[in-house]
Amino acid sequence: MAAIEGALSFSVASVVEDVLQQHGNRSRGLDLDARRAEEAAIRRYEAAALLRKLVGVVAAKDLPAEPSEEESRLGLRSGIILCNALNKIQPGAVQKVVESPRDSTHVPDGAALSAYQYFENVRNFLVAVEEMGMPTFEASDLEQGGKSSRVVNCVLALKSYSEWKQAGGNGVWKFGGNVKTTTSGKQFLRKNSEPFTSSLSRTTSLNEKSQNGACMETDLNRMVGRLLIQPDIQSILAPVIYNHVIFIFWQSNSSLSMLVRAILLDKKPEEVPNLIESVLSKVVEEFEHRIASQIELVLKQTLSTTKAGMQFMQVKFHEEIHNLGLHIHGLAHAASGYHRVLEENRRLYNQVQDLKGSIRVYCRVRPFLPGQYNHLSTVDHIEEGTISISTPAKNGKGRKSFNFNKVFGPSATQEEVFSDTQPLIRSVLDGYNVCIFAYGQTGSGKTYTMSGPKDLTEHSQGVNYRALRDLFLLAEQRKDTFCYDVSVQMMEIYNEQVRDLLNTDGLSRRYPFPELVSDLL
Ligand SMILES: Nc1ncnc2c1ncn2[C@@H]1O[C@H](COP(=O)(O)OP(=O)(O)OP(=O)(O)O)[C@@H](O)[C@H]1O
Repeated sequence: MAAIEGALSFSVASVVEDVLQQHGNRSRGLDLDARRAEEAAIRRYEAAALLRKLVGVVAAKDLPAEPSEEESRLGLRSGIILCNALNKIQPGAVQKVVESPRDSTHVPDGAALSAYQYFENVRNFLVAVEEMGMPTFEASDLEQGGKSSRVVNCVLALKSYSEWKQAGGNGVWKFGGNVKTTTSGKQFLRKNSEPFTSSLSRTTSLNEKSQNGACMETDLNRMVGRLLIQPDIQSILAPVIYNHVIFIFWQSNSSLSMLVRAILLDKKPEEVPNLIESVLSKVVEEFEHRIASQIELVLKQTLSTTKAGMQFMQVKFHEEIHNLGLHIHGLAHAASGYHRVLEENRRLYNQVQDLKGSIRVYCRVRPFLPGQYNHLSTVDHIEEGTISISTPAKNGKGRKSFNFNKVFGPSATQEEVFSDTQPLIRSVLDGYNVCIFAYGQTGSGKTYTMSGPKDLTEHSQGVNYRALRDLFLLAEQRKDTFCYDVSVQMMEIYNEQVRDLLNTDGLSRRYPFPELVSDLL
């Protein structure tokens, strides 16, 4: 919002004034410059005369009767003459005037007072004249390079006011030549603008009418009205002209008024419409140019703000990425620690398996089958790792004991038998080679132990099924860390014949393993 307001930081008045100034400079040249300098000098002398008259020649010793621009500036710079003159016209208008010390040595640049004191006087003077409705100027106009014409304008307005007061003060005084009469209806004419009025009187009826503000305004309206007949200009200028230009030309801006007069000075009446059309089109052009510049400025500001915002976000983004990197690094470190612990654990686990014995032999005693009623068994006694077998001997009954890693009796379940083999399945996935096989005479229960009975249930599944199930379960648990390939072969060696039990040609099959294995996979 502030940026948009900034885009319109110039006024229509300033644009018009600048264009008129340029126009004036272009169209007139040196003759006009000289004439204007002459007119400015006359006005300056007039202002000096008033001030000298009001404060007295002694007090106005710093201000010559016909001062140059520089002498005028130096004489008025301390604000003392201005304040005292104003107080003469309007007693008490400036409450306190900081006077120059009487014994101080005069310095050409009026430096007997401090810059601050000058400023106090000038500021108090400007506040007072503004309250009185006079045209004011900037304190800087009393510095080198300031607009001395504005100071002269102000003083001449004071003169006008003083004369109006001396004439009885009828109506309401208003700077610019207009007096709103309240009783007598007598119009107040601004005598101090004689240099202009005398110049203007040389030309046309327009100039005569210009003695009266209302007539001047009517003339301008008529001229503008003529311009507005043209559709292009109408659409562009109508709002500007009616809302601003008339107001600026006549009501408030005396410097504009002077510029207009200066430009119209040597023009014939028939030249005026073309001149105004040209000036107004320049105004529009200048206005558009300034708006474009301001918009460009706003865009540049917006761009730079956005750029700064983007840079800020980029820095923030980099910070967050950096923090995330640190976090991930920490996690990776923790994970590597975890993997080290896991590896150590695995190593120890397999070491335990080795210590238990890399070759383990278990013994399982099959129960009596249905139909074996005599229940005569050679097994005499079974302990944890020992089985005692009764053997016939010459001197009566004999006994032989055999040691194994573990002995399973007839009542041992499939689950109990597998529990001692189960840790080795984990070792397979840790990269160890493991071989489990069953050995025994026909009908002793090898197939039952390794696979299970014909009518297979989850409870009666043998070592093969349980081992494969564990293998896939562990592989699934480790899938985020390891990827395993599993392949199966199933061979039979019988009567010195080797047969592939997973061969699906149907001829060499002895057991229904292929289906069971494919189910598992
Ligand atoms: N622990 C057990 N509990 C119940 N029945 C069993 C057990 N062990 C074996 N059997 C049964 O004993 C019979 C013979 O077992 P199995 O076929 O497994 O012997 P095998 O050693 O494989 O014989 P072969 O070498 O001739 O193939 C089967 O009917 C089987 O169901």
